Amino acid sequence: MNDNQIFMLPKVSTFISVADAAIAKEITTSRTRFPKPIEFYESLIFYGQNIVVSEGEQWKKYRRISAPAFSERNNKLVWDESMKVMDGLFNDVWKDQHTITYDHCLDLTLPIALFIIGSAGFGRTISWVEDDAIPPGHQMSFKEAFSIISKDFLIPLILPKWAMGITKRSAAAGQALIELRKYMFEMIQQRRTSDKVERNDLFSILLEENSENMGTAALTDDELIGNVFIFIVAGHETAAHALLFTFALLALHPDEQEKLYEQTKSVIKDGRTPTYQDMNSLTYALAVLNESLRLFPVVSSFPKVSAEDTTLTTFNLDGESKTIPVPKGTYITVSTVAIHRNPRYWPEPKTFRPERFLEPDWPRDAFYPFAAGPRACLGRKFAETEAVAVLTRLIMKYKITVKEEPQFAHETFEERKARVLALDQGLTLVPSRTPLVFTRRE
Ligand code: HEM
Repeated sequence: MNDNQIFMLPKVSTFISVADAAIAKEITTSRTRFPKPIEFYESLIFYGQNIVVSEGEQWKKYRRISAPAFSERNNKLVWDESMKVMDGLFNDVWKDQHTITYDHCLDLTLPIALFIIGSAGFGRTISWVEDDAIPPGHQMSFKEAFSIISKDFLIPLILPKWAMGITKRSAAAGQALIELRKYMFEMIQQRRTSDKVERNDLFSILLEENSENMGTAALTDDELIGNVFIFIVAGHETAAHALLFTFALLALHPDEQEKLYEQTKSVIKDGRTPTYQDMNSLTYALAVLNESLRLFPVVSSFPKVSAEDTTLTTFNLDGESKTIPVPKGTYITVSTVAIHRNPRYWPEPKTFRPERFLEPDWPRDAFYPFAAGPRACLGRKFAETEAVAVLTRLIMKYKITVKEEPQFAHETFEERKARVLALDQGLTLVPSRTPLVFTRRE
Protein backbone atom coordinates (compact mmCIF):
# COMPACT_ATOMS: atom_id res chain seq x y z
CA MET A 1 0.00 0.00 0.00
CA ASN A 2 1.41 3.43 -0.80
CA ASP A 3 0.93 6.57 1.27
CA ASN A 4 -1.95 7.76 -0.87
CA GLN A 5 -4.16 4.73 -0.45
CA ILE A 6 -6.51 4.28 2.45
CA PHE A 7 -8.78 1.40 3.36
CA MET A 8 -7.63 -0.55 0.29
CA LEU A 9 -8.99 -4.00 -0.34
CA PRO A 10 -6.03 -6.37 -0.49
CA LYS A 11 -5.91 -8.65 -3.56
CA VAL A 12 -8.22 -11.50 -2.60
CA SER A 13 -8.95 -14.86 -4.12
CA THR A 14 -12.20 -15.60 -2.29
CA PHE A 15 -14.60 -13.07 -0.93
CA ILE A 16 -17.86 -13.67 0.97
CA SER A 17 -20.52 -11.11 1.86
CA VAL A 18 -22.76 -12.15 4.75
CA ALA A 19 -26.47 -11.25 5.09
CA ASP A 20 -27.31 -14.26 7.29
CA ALA A 21 -27.71 -13.45 10.99
CA ALA A 22 -26.66 -16.90 12.27
CA ILE A 23 -23.47 -16.82 10.22
CA ALA A 24 -22.76 -13.24 11.32
CA LYS A 25 -23.10 -14.41 14.91
CA GLU A 26 -20.74 -17.34 14.35
CA ILE A 27 -18.17 -15.11 12.69
CA THR A 28 -18.28 -12.33 15.26
CA THR A 29 -18.09 -14.69 18.24
CA SER A 30 -15.16 -16.74 16.84
CA ARG A 31 -12.41 -14.14 17.05
CA THR A 32 -9.45 -16.44 16.48
CA ARG A 33 -11.09 -18.31 13.59
CA PHE A 34 -12.25 -15.04 11.99
CA PRO A 35 -9.90 -12.24 13.05
CA LYS A 36 -10.02 -8.70 11.76
CA PRO A 37 -7.94 -8.11 8.59
CA ILE A 38 -6.09 -5.17 10.08
CA GLU A 39 -4.30 -4.45 6.79
CA PHE A 40 -7.59 -2.82 5.74
CA TYR A 41 -7.04 -0.13 8.36
CA GLU A 42 -3.25 0.04 8.29
CA SER A 43 -3.11 3.73 7.47
CA LEU A 44 -4.81 4.57 10.77
CA ILE A 45 -1.60 3.53 12.57
CA PHE A 46 -0.37 6.90 11.39
CA TYR A 47 -2.01 8.27 14.55
CA GLY A 48 -0.21 5.73 16.75
CA GLN A 49 -0.66 2.02 17.48
CA ASN A 50 -4.24 1.53 18.60
CA ILE A 51 -7.07 -0.84 19.38
CA VAL A 52 -8.81 -0.54 15.98
CA VAL A 53 -5.72 -1.49 13.97
CA SER A 54 -4.46 -4.40 16.06
CA GLU A 55 -5.09 -8.09 16.52
CA GLY A 56 -3.92 -10.92 18.78
CA GLU A 57 -1.98 -10.15 21.96
CA GLN A 58 -1.54 -6.46 21.14
CA TRP A 59 -5.30 -5.97 20.66
CA LYS A 60 -6.00 -7.89 23.91
CA LYS A 61 -3.72 -5.53 25.81
CA TYR A 62 -5.32 -2.42 24.29
CA ARG A 63 -8.81 -3.73 24.92
CA ARG A 64 -7.99 -4.71 28.54
CA ILE A 65 -6.63 -1.25 29.33
CA SER A 66 -9.22 0.72 27.29
CA ALA A 67 -12.40 -1.13 28.25
CA PRO A 68 -12.59 0.11 31.89
CA ALA A 69 -12.70 3.70 30.59
CA PHE A 70 -16.12 2.97 29.06
CA SER A 71 -17.63 2.77 32.51
CA GLU A 72 -20.74 3.93 34.36
CA ARG A 73 -18.75 6.94 35.60
CA ASN A 74 -18.08 7.87 32.00
CA ASN A 75 -21.65 7.20 30.84
CA LYS A 76 -22.98 9.57 33.46
CA LEU A 77 -20.52 12.21 32.30
CA VAL A 78 -21.63 11.65 28.68
CA TRP A 79 -25.20 12.30 29.77
CA ASP A 80 -24.39 15.43 31.79
CA GLU A 81 -22.16 16.85 29.06
CA SER A 82 -24.82 16.15 26.41
CA MET A 83 -27.32 18.16 28.47
CA LYS A 84 -24.83 21.04 28.75
CA VAL A 85 -24.15 20.99 25.02
CA MET A 86 -27.88 21.06 24.20
CA ASP A 87 -28.63 23.78 26.72
CA GLY A 88 -25.68 25.78 25.33
CA LEU A 89 -27.18 25.37 21.87
CA PHE A 90 -30.62 26.60 22.98
CA ASN A 91 -29.34 29.49 25.12
CA ASP A 92 -26.30 30.72 23.20
CA VAL A 93 -26.99 29.86 19.56
CA TRP A 94 -30.71 29.44 18.92
CA LYS A 95 -31.56 31.99 21.65
CA ASP A 96 -35.16 33.18 21.41
CA GLN A 97 -35.78 32.23 17.78
CA HIS A 98 -39.06 30.41 17.23
CA THR A 99 -37.83 28.45 14.22
CA ILE A 100 -34.30 27.54 13.22
CA THR A 101 -33.50 26.21 9.76
CA TYR A 102 -30.56 24.14 8.61
CA ASP A 103 -29.96 23.57 4.90
CA HIS A 104 -27.92 20.54 5.85
CA CYS A 105 -28.43 19.45 9.43
CA LEU A 106 -25.00 17.82 9.51
CA ASP A 107 -23.86 21.37 10.34
CA LEU A 108 -25.68 20.87 13.63
CA THR A 109 -24.98 17.24 14.50
CA LEU A 110 -21.21 17.40 13.83
CA PRO A 111 -20.55 20.12 16.45
CA ILE A 112 -22.95 18.48 18.95
CA ALA A 113 -21.03 15.19 18.71
CA LEU A 114 -17.69 16.99 18.69
CA PHE A 115 -18.38 18.91 21.88
CA ILE A 116 -19.61 15.76 23.64
CA ILE A 117 -16.57 13.68 22.67
CA GLY A 118 -14.38 16.70 23.53
CA SER A 119 -15.54 16.81 27.12
CA ALA A 120 -16.65 13.25 27.88
CA GLY A 121 -13.93 11.63 25.76
CA PHE A 122 -11.09 14.01 26.19
CA GLY A 123 -11.73 15.96 29.35
CA ARG A 124 -11.63 19.33 27.55
CA THR A 125 -14.75 21.44 27.56
CA ILE A 126 -15.33 23.06 24.23
CA SER A 127 -18.58 24.83 23.64
CA TRP A 128 -20.57 26.94 21.23
CA VAL A 129 -19.20 30.22 22.56
CA GLU A 130 -15.89 29.45 24.26
CA ASP A 131 -13.26 31.90 23.10
CA ASP A 132 -10.43 30.47 21.09
CA ALA A 133 -7.58 31.46 23.41
CA ILE A 134 -4.19 30.14 22.26
CA PRO A 135 -1.99 29.14 25.22
CA PRO A 136 1.76 29.87 25.23
CA GLY A 137 3.76 27.39 23.14
CA HIS A 138 0.84 26.77 20.74
CA GLN A 139 -0.24 28.22 17.43
CA MET A 140 -3.81 26.96 17.56
CA SER A 141 -6.41 26.72 20.31
CA PHE A 142 -7.40 23.24 21.47
CA LYS A 143 -10.89 23.78 20.07
CA GLU A 144 -9.59 24.65 16.63
CA ALA A 145 -7.07 21.80 16.46
CA PHE A 146 -9.64 19.30 17.73
CA SER A 147 -12.35 20.50 15.32
CA ILE A 148 -10.03 20.38 12.31
CA ILE A 149 -8.65 16.93 13.04
CA SER A 150 -11.99 15.34 13.81
CA LYS A 151 -13.26 16.60 10.45
CA ASP A 152 -10.12 16.27 8.33
CA PHE A 153 -8.27 13.38 9.94
CA LEU A 154 -8.01 11.69 6.54
CA ILE A 155 -6.05 14.51 4.91
CA PRO A 156 -2.70 13.67 6.55
CA LEU A 157 -3.28 10.04 5.54
CA ILE A 158 -4.08 10.81 1.93
CA LEU A 159 -1.58 13.53 1.09
CA PRO A 160 2.15 12.91 1.00
CA LYS A 161 4.09 15.11 3.43
CA TRP A 162 5.39 17.43 0.69
CA ALA A 163 1.85 18.24 -0.46
CA MET A 164 0.45 19.12 2.96
CA GLY A 165 1.07 22.85 2.51
CA ILE A 166 -0.53 23.08 -0.93
CA THR A 167 -4.00 24.18 0.14
CA LYS A 168 -5.07 26.18 3.17
CA ARG A 169 -7.19 23.27 4.36
CA SER A 170 -4.42 20.66 4.17
CA ALA A 171 -1.91 23.03 5.79
CA ALA A 172 -4.37 23.59 8.63
CA ALA A 173 -4.88 19.82 9.01
CA GLY A 174 -1.09 19.29 9.20
CA GLN A 175 -0.72 22.02 11.80
CA ALA A 176 -3.74 20.79 13.77
CA LEU A 177 -2.20 17.34 13.97
CA ILE A 178 1.04 18.68 15.43
CA GLU A 179 -0.91 20.86 17.85
CA LEU A 180 -3.24 18.13 19.00
CA ARG A 181 -0.34 15.76 19.73
CA LYS A 182 1.30 18.54 21.75
CA TYR A 183 -1.90 19.14 23.72
CA MET A 184 -2.22 15.43 24.41
CA PHE A 185 1.37 15.11 25.68
CA GLU A 186 0.78 18.12 27.92
CA MET A 187 -2.43 16.60 29.25
CA ILE A 188 -0.61 13.33 30.04
CA GLN A 189 2.17 15.19 31.89
CA GLN A 190 -0.29 17.42 33.71
CA ARG A 191 -2.42 14.53 34.91
CA ARG A 192 0.63 12.63 36.08
CA THR A 193 1.99 15.52 38.11
CA SER A 194 -1.12 17.33 39.36
CA ASP A 195 -3.06 16.43 42.51
CA LYS A 196 -5.43 13.56 42.09
CA VAL A 197 -8.79 14.96 41.07
CA GLU A 198 -11.52 12.56 40.09
CA ARG A 199 -12.11 12.86 36.37
CA ASN A 200 -14.49 10.69 34.43
CA ASP A 201 -13.58 11.33 30.81
CA LEU A 202 -12.21 8.44 28.72
CA PHE A 203 -8.71 9.90 28.48
CA SER A 204 -8.34 10.36 32.24
CA ILE A 205 -9.69 6.91 33.09
CA LEU A 206 -7.41 5.39 30.45
CA LEU A 207 -4.42 7.15 32.07
CA GLU A 208 -5.51 5.96 35.52
CA GLU A 209 -5.94 2.41 34.29
CA ASN A 210 -2.56 2.54 32.58
CA SER A 211 -0.73 3.74 35.66
CA GLU A 212 -2.11 0.71 37.50
CA ASN A 213 -0.48 -1.47 34.85
CA MET A 214 3.00 -0.05 35.25
CA GLY A 215 5.87 -2.12 33.85
CA THR A 216 5.84 -4.03 30.60
CA ALA A 217 2.04 -4.27 30.58
CA ALA A 218 1.57 -0.49 30.43
CA LEU A 219 0.96 1.51 27.28
CA THR A 220 3.64 3.98 26.16
CA ASP A 221 2.68 7.63 25.78
CA ASP A 222 2.53 7.11 22.00
CA GLU A 223 0.14 4.18 22.44
CA LEU A 224 -2.00 6.20 24.84
CA ILE A 225 -2.23 8.99 22.29
CA GLY A 226 -2.90 6.54 19.44
CA ASN A 227 -5.79 5.02 21.34
CA VAL A 228 -7.32 8.32 22.37
CA PHE A 229 -7.02 9.55 18.77
CA ILE A 230 -8.87 6.49 17.61
CA PHE A 231 -11.68 7.10 20.12
CA ILE A 232 -12.20 10.46 18.42
CA VAL A 233 -12.08 8.96 14.94
CA ALA A 234 -14.40 6.09 15.92
CA GLY A 235 -16.76 8.16 18.01
CA HIS A 236 -17.27 11.55 16.41
CA GLU A 237 -18.50 11.09 12.86
CA THR A 238 -20.41 7.87 13.65
CA ALA A 239 -22.38 9.54 16.44
CA ALA A 240 -23.00 12.71 14.38
CA HIS A 241 -24.30 10.71 11.43
CA ALA A 242 -26.48 8.51 13.63
CA LEU A 243 -28.05 11.64 15.16
CA LEU A 244 -28.61 13.10 11.72
CA PHE A 245 -30.44 10.02 10.41
CA THR A 246 -32.51 9.98 13.59
CA PHE A 247 -33.57 13.63 13.25
CA ALA A 248 -34.35 13.12 9.55
CA LEU A 249 -36.47 10.01 10.16
CA LEU A 250 -38.41 11.77 12.93
CA ALA A 251 -39.01 14.75 10.64
CA LEU A 252 -40.34 12.41 7.96
CA HIS A 253 -42.55 10.52 10.44
CA PRO A 254 -44.41 13.08 12.60
CA ASP A 255 -46.56 10.35 14.22
CA GLU A 256 -43.48 8.61 15.55
CA GLN A 257 -42.09 11.95 16.67
CA GLU A 258 -45.29 12.62 18.59
CA LYS A 259 -45.07 9.24 20.31
CA LEU A 260 -41.50 10.02 21.30
CA TYR A 261 -42.60 13.39 22.66
CA GLU A 262 -45.48 11.89 24.65
CA GLN A 263 -43.30 9.17 26.18
CA THR A 264 -40.56 11.68 27.02
CA LYS A 265 -43.12 13.98 28.67
CA SER A 266 -44.50 11.13 30.74
CA VAL A 267 -41.01 10.42 32.14
CA ILE A 268 -39.67 13.98 32.41
CA LYS A 269 -42.46 15.87 34.09
CA ASP A 270 -42.58 19.70 34.40
CA GLY A 271 -39.78 20.21 31.88
CA ARG A 272 -37.06 19.46 34.45
CA THR A 273 -33.56 18.60 33.23
CA PRO A 274 -33.42 14.86 32.45
CA THR A 275 -30.82 12.92 34.44
CA TYR A 276 -28.79 9.81 33.68
CA GLN A 277 -31.08 7.92 36.09
CA ASP A 278 -33.95 8.62 33.67
CA MET A 279 -32.23 6.87 30.80
CA ASN A 280 -33.65 3.40 31.53
CA SER A 281 -37.16 4.84 31.45
CA LEU A 282 -36.67 6.67 28.16
CA THR A 283 -37.34 3.49 26.22
CA TYR A 284 -38.89 5.14 23.18
CA ALA A 285 -35.85 7.33 22.57
CA LEU A 286 -33.57 4.28 22.54
CA ALA A 287 -36.04 2.47 20.28
CA VAL A 288 -35.96 5.42 17.86
CA LEU A 289 -32.15 5.35 17.81
CA ASN A 290 -32.13 1.58 17.26
CA GLU A 291 -34.64 1.79 14.44
CA SER A 292 -32.63 4.55 12.82
CA LEU A 293 -29.43 2.46 13.13
CA ARG A 294 -31.28 -0.56 11.75
CA LEU A 295 -32.31 1.31 8.62
CA PHE A 296 -29.09 3.31 8.32
CA PRO A 297 -26.27 1.55 10.17
CA VAL A 298 -23.62 4.23 9.83
CA VAL A 299 -20.92 1.54 9.79
CA SER A 300 -22.62 -0.38 7.01
CA SER A 301 -20.34 -3.44 7.06
CA PHE A 302 -17.21 -4.73 8.77
CA PRO A 303 -14.49 -7.07 7.50
CA LYS A 304 -13.13 -10.38 8.80
CA VAL A 305 -10.72 -12.96 7.38
CA SER A 306 -10.70 -16.70 7.75
CA ALA A 307 -7.60 -17.83 9.69
CA GLU A 308 -8.06 -21.50 8.69
CA ASP A 309 -9.78 -23.79 6.18
CA THR A 310 -13.27 -24.01 7.58
CA THR A 311 -16.97 -24.05 6.68
CA LEU A 312 -20.05 -21.96 7.38
CA THR A 313 -23.57 -23.38 7.40
CA THR A 314 -26.70 -21.53 6.44
CA PHE A 315 -30.38 -22.56 6.25
CA ASN A 316 -33.02 -21.67 3.69
CA LEU A 317 -36.63 -20.82 4.59
CA ASP A 318 -37.58 -24.52 4.46
CA GLY A 319 -34.93 -25.30 7.06
CA GLU A 320 -32.64 -27.10 4.61
CA SER A 321 -28.98 -26.55 5.36
CA LYS A 322 -26.21 -25.61 2.98
CA THR A 323 -22.58 -25.78 3.99
CA ILE A 324 -20.17 -23.39 2.32
CA PRO A 325 -16.45 -24.14 2.22
CA VAL A 326 -14.36 -21.21 3.49
CA PRO A 327 -10.69 -21.61 2.60
CA LYS A 328 -8.01 -20.02 4.79
CA GLY A 329 -7.44 -16.41 3.74
CA THR A 330 -11.03 -15.82 2.56
CA TYR A 331 -12.13 -12.23 3.12
CA ILE A 332 -15.57 -11.88 4.64
CA THR A 333 -17.72 -8.79 4.89
CA VAL A 334 -20.53 -8.84 7.40
CA SER A 335 -23.08 -6.67 5.60
CA THR A 336 -24.96 -4.94 8.38
CA VAL A 337 -27.28 -3.18 5.93
CA ALA A 338 -28.25 -6.47 4.30
CA ILE A 339 -28.95 -8.19 7.64
CA HIS A 340 -30.91 -5.19 8.91
CA ARG A 341 -33.13 -5.14 5.81
CA ASN A 342 -33.58 -8.89 5.55
CA PRO A 343 -37.36 -9.64 5.83
CA ARG A 344 -36.50 -12.99 7.40
CA TYR A 345 -35.67 -11.17 10.62
CA TRP A 346 -37.43 -7.83 10.26
CA PRO A 347 -41.07 -7.75 9.07
CA GLU A 348 -41.69 -4.82 6.70
CA PRO A 349 -38.00 -4.04 6.79
CA LYS A 350 -38.24 -0.71 4.96
CA THR A 351 -40.78 0.76 7.40
CA PHE A 352 -39.58 3.08 10.17
CA ARG A 353 -41.26 1.52 13.20
CA PRO A 354 -39.34 2.12 16.46
CA GLU A 355 -41.90 0.07 18.43
CA ARG A 356 -40.41 -3.13 17.04
CA PHE A 357 -37.57 -2.57 19.53
CA LEU A 358 -40.02 -2.43 22.43
CA GLU A 359 -41.23 -5.96 21.77
CA PRO A 360 -39.60 -8.33 24.26
CA ASP A 361 -38.35 -10.76 21.62
CA TRP A 362 -37.00 -8.39 18.99
CA PRO A 363 -34.30 -10.20 16.97
CA ARG A 364 -31.16 -9.19 18.86
CA ASP A 365 -29.02 -11.60 16.83
CA ALA A 366 -29.95 -9.76 13.61
CA PHE A 367 -28.86 -6.32 14.87
CA TYR A 368 -25.25 -5.36 14.14
CA PRO A 369 -24.83 -1.56 14.12
CA PHE A 370 -22.07 -1.90 16.73
CA ALA A 371 -20.78 -5.26 15.41
CA ALA A 372 -20.83 -8.02 18.07
CA GLY A 373 -18.67 -10.46 20.01
CA PRO A 374 -15.29 -9.67 21.54
CA ARG A 375 -14.55 -6.96 18.94
CA ALA A 376 -17.87 -5.19 19.29
CA CYS A 377 -17.85 -1.41 19.53
CA LEU A 378 -16.38 -0.25 22.84
CA GLY A 379 -18.30 3.01 22.60
CA ARG A 380 -21.80 1.54 22.24
CA LYS A 381 -23.10 2.75 25.61
CA PHE A 382 -21.31 6.08 25.09
CA ALA A 383 -23.12 6.52 21.75
CA GLU A 384 -26.50 5.35 23.08
CA THR A 385 -26.27 7.63 26.11
CA GLU A 386 -25.32 10.59 23.94
CA ALA A 387 -28.13 9.97 21.45
CA VAL A 388 -30.85 9.40 24.07
CA ALA A 389 -29.76 12.50 26.01
CA VAL A 390 -29.62 14.74 22.92
CA LEU A 391 -32.89 13.44 21.55
CA THR A 392 -34.71 13.76 24.86
CA ARG A 393 -33.57 17.32 25.49
CA LEU A 394 -34.33 18.36 21.93
CA ILE A 395 -37.75 16.77 21.59
CA MET A 396 -38.93 18.27 24.89
CA LYS A 397 -38.47 21.75 23.43
CA TYR A 398 -38.60 21.53 19.63
CA LYS A 399 -40.49 19.87 16.80
CA ILE A 400 -38.45 18.68 13.83
CA THR A 401 -39.80 19.05 10.29
CA VAL A 402 -38.38 18.86 6.77
CA LYS A 403 -37.72 22.31 5.34
CA GLU A 404 -40.36 23.22 2.73
CA GLU A 405 -38.71 24.27 -0.53
CA PRO A 406 -40.80 25.50 -3.50
CA GLN A 407 -39.03 23.30 -6.03
CA PHE A 408 -40.13 20.20 -4.10
CA ALA A 409 -43.70 21.34 -3.39
CA HIS A 410 -45.29 18.58 -5.46
CA GLU A 411 -43.20 15.60 -4.50
CA THR A 412 -44.78 12.47 -3.01
CA PHE A 413 -43.84 11.18 0.45
CA GLU A 414 -41.64 8.48 -1.12
CA GLU A 415 -39.85 11.08 -3.26
CA ARG A 416 -39.30 13.30 -0.24
CA LYS A 417 -37.98 10.41 1.80
CA ALA A 418 -35.59 9.41 -1.00
CA ARG A 419 -34.37 13.01 -1.30
CA VAL A 420 -33.88 13.71 2.40
CA LEU A 421 -32.18 10.36 3.04
CA ALA A 422 -30.13 10.16 -0.20
CA LEU A 423 -26.67 8.96 0.75
CA ASP A 424 -23.32 10.61 0.20
CA GLN A 425 -20.03 8.81 -0.41
CA GLY A 426 -17.99 8.55 2.74
CA LEU A 427 -16.32 6.30 5.27
CA THR A 428 -19.59 5.98 7.13
CA LEU A 429 -23.16 6.33 5.87
CA VAL A 430 -24.38 9.90 5.78
CA PRO A 431 -27.19 11.70 3.95
CA SER A 432 -25.97 14.16 1.33
CA ARG A 433 -28.32 17.02 2.23
CA THR A 434 -30.83 17.00 5.03
CA PRO A 435 -32.68 20.32 5.23
CA LEU A 436 -34.50 20.45 8.59
CA VAL A 437 -36.42 23.00 10.63
CA PHE A 438 -36.65 23.10 14.44
CA THR A 439 -39.77 24.83 15.79
CA ARG A 440 -40.15 25.69 19.49
CA ARG A 441 -43.02 23.83 21.10
CA GLU A 442 -44.17 26.61 23.41
C1 HEM B 1 -23.51 5.41 16.61
C2 HEM B 1 -22.23 5.43 16.90
C3 HEM B 1 -21.28 4.28 16.66
C4 HEM B 1 -21.39 3.22 15.81
C5 HEM B 1 -22.51 2.91 14.82
C6 HEM B 1 -20.20 2.41 15.99
C7 HEM B 1 -19.95 1.22 15.32
C8 HEM B 1 -18.81 0.44 15.49
C9 HEM B 1 -18.53 -0.78 14.78
C10 HEM B 1 -19.44 -1.44 13.75
C11 HEM B 1 -17.34 -1.25 15.20
C12 HEM B 1 -16.60 -2.50 14.71
C13 HEM B 1 -15.78 -2.10 13.50
C14 HEM B 1 -14.93 -3.21 12.91
O1 HEM B 1 -14.84 -4.31 13.47
O2 HEM B 1 -14.33 -2.96 11.86
C15 HEM B 1 -16.83 -0.31 16.20
C16 HEM B 1 -15.63 -0.44 16.87
C17 HEM B 1 -15.17 0.47 17.80
N1 HEM B 1 -15.82 1.61 18.24
FE1 HEM B 1 -17.65 2.25 17.66
N2 HEM B 1 -19.40 3.00 16.93
C18 HEM B 1 -20.03 4.14 17.38
C19 HEM B 1 -19.59 5.01 18.35
C20 HEM B 1 -18.40 4.89 19.03
C21 HEM B 1 -17.95 5.81 20.06
C22 HEM B 1 -18.75 7.02 20.56
C23 HEM B 1 -16.71 5.38 20.44
C24 HEM B 1 -15.77 5.96 21.46
C25 HEM B 1 -15.98 7.07 22.13
C26 HEM B 1 -16.41 4.16 19.69
C27 HEM B 1 -15.26 3.42 19.83
C28 HEM B 1 -15.01 2.24 19.16
C29 HEM B 1 -13.79 1.46 19.34
C30 HEM B 1 -12.63 1.81 20.27
C31 HEM B 1 -13.89 0.35 18.49
C32 HEM B 1 -12.86 -0.77 18.30
C33 HEM B 1 -13.15 -1.94 19.24
C34 HEM B 1 -12.18 -3.12 19.05
O3 HEM B 1 -11.67 -3.30 17.96
O4 HEM B 1 -11.96 -3.84 20.03
N3 HEM B 1 -17.46 3.91 18.85
N4 HEM B 1 -17.75 0.71 16.35
